[in-house]
Amino acid sequence: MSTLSWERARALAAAHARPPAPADLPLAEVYGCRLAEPLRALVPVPGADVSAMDGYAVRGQPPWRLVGRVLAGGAAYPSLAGGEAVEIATGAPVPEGTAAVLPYEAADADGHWVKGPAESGRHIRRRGEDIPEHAVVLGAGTVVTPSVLGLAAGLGHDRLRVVPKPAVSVLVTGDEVVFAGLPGPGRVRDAIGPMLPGLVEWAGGRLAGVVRLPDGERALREALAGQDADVVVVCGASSKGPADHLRAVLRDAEVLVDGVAVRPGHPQILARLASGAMLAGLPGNPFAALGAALTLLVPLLGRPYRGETSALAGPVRAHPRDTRLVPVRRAEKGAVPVGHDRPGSLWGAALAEALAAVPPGWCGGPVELIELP
Ligand SMILES: Nc1nc2c(c(=O)[nH]1)N[C@H]1C(S)=C(S)[C@@H](COP(=O)(O)OP(=O)(O)OC[C@H]3O[C@@H](n4cnc5c(N)ncnc54)[C@H](O)[C@@H]3O)O[C@H]1N2
Ligand code: MOO
Repeated sequence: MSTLSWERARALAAAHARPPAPADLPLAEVYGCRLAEPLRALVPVPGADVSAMDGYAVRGQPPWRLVGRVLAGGAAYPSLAGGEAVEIATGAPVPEGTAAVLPYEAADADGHWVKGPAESGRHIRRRGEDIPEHAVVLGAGTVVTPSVLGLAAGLGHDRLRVVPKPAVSVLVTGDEVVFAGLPGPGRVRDAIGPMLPGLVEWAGGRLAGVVRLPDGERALREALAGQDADVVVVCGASSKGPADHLRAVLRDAEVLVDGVAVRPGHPQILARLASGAMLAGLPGNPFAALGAALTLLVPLLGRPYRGETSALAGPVRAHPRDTRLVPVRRAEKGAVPVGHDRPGSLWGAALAEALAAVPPGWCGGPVELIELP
């Protein structure tokens, strides 16, 4: 299979984004998902005629005789006769017959009698006045934001029918990779595993787990067979060295991308496994892994690209055949390269706001800026 252009590889990954089937999930698990059906009000808001102020519910003409007290969540006071008042808390149901609520600030009260200017209907929130029962409040496809979660809970929902985020499993390979502390001689600290959870969430996925693997075809094959995620990410093992076993393990898979004309990150792989799950193989060099993740994994998880373009303000060496991903910061005169962009180091990416995608042979003009998580 020949090396694909960076644009083609990215478009192919986007075309293989497969949102999981809709599911009913608890509110605590649906933040960031899309609603699979319209959201309806199971109850009206407010649920009854309630007081909008702390004060006195009154009926008839002042002075009113104080006959009781009603708190939100406490026992309701059944009904008021003309000339009566009850002390009432915000949110408590008003007794039947209440004409108005007189806030404490406007009331002249001595513990037995209440006087003050009560305007008919004032400070009473009527049942269903904010949201009528059965109202459709949001359409299918709405992204579940914190406000949507609060709204849904207020309307009586414990679960929502949503399009779940694709589950992503990460396999980090390499005998030389260590996962804590200082790497000793011949060792390297894992810099990709810690980068992926945030990137996966940002792209629209849900991290299902990170598995650490030694080099070896068998270990990789067994680990892959044990995954039931929608998307599996394999870090390292994507090149052609003696310890790079990913290709051998993908013999039964449909390999869609094997190598992309991009620097860094050219040894990247996209495949559909026999199980139907998608696999993204990222190179072991950390900045190359980030470039590959932005090319294949992010579109695969459904995050659309914004298509922002910018002039480049600073020296950039285009590659004759490959797209070059250059860490940049935005400035008035254009995107300024921040340097420190070797494939083995995330320094430049950590300083940057975006990656400029500099096309092969580029010799001026605006370039696309790829968002960084
Ligand atoms: N003969 C060829 N050799 C290489 C090619 C090539 O085209 N032909 N491409 C080079 C490029 S470019 C890259 S990038 C790497 C990709 O290699 P792999 O994906 O097989 O990864 P490894 O060989 O395991 O590791 C490469 C490099 O990255 C370090 N590494 C690995 N995992 C991690 C990790 N989780 N965190 C931090 N660093 C990691 C590893 O120690 C190596 O230094 O292949 C080139 N070779
Ligand atoms: O392109 Mo490799 O992907 O240089 O590090």
